[in-house]
Amino acid sequence: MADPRGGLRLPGVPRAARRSSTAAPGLYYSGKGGAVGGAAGRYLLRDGRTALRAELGRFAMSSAPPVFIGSAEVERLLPRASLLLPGLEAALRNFSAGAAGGVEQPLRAVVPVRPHGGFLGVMPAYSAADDALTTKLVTFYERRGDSAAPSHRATVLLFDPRCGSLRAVLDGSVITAKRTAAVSAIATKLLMPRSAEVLCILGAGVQARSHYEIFTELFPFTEVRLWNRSEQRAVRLASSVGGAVRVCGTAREAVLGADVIVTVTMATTPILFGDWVKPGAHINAVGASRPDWRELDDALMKSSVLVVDSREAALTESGDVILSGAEIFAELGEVLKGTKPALPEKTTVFKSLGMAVEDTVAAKFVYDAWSAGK
Ligand SMILES: NC(=O)C1=CN([C@@H]2O[C@H](COP(=O)(O)OP(=O)(O)OC[C@H]3O[C@@H](n4cnc5c(N)ncnc54)[C@H](O)[C@@H]3O)[C@@H](O)[C@H]2O)C=CC1
Ligand SMILES: O=C([O-])C1=[NH+]CCC1
Repeated sequence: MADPRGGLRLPGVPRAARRSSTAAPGLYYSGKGGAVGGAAGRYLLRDGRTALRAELGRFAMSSAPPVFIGSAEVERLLPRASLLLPGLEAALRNFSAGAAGGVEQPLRAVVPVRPHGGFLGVMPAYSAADDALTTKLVTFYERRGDSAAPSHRATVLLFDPRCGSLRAVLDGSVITAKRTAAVSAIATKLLMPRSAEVLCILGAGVQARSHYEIFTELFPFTEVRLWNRSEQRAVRLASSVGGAVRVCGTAREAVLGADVIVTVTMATTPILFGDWVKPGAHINAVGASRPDWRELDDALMKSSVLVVDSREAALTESGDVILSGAEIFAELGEVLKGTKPALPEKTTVFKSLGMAVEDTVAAKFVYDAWSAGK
């Protein structure tokens, strides 16, 4: 039910109870703070906080309805991707630590929707360090009936890890955009050349924007170049970001001499070639998440130090890795832990496929901020 204050009106918990992760029946709250009162308020006065907590705790473990946190609210609670950096760094380390790291994350299941050129990905994860349990459902479509429609749509379900009840349904598109860019920024911090001045982004969609935002927030690039298959879209993005961006007519022009390159396209054949890349540059290869899709050519894959988010995923899902036969040097978590060196003086490729635990960290961040009434 729509709430005039902008959230969803659901039978659930008072604000005070939400702060302590508990809930009471028969009350209403808005998507953003909002109403407190009704029976629980009276109950609190009559029987005190301890009794309320015990009662609400029992209810929360059983039947409290989930809260819905939409994209505008996620954006408000997670205004900058950089807020995720500490949580994501820890999660990447824990993932690469194996069983000791406490991350349970099976390979994502991807269901092709062949007649429509689409895919549905199911991405569950539990992080013991965060005590958070989520699954993301993400669709991505090569062909779009309506070309203005987003190619990716996602929803994250967040569960109470103590009993498995569903606590929240969150918009996953903003989460996906921000956590992906934040992970690329982590890789870049470790792998880029010592003095990196020129940033090049190939692609001009959702990920291009989120990467532009965090990269220009964190790193002192003196020049940002942008190329997109359709130049019009690149011009639109460049004029909307509020900083100086040079739109290039060809990918080659954008890449020549760049220190850091981000590939964020829906390409299925290479758009970035080893011949063009400055020795020592760092590349974040974010697109091409199917075993027969490419963004980078064989020459670049084979001549670079290859770091991946997950070895298992890279060897199953990444056309750039599988079809080039390039050897994987490390997982990003291993570089973060220091069990593998970063080698910033070499040409490096970070092949990102996206991991469920990244969504877990981001969804918990958003849910905790919401619960705290921020
Ligand atoms: N590694 C990760 O964690 C994640 C990776 N992705 C991937 O990142 C890429 C970008 O995603 P979004 O920005 O959300 O998509 P988007 O649809 O918003 O933007 C895609 C861009 O690629 C361009 N493009 C489309 N087809 C192309 C082609 N054949 N050759 C060259 N350019 C082409 C479009 O003009 C557009 O500018 C996709 O491949 C997506 O699957 C997305 C989310 C997470
Ligand atoms: O991690 C993710 O959400 C995705 N990776 C590729 C498509 C969506």
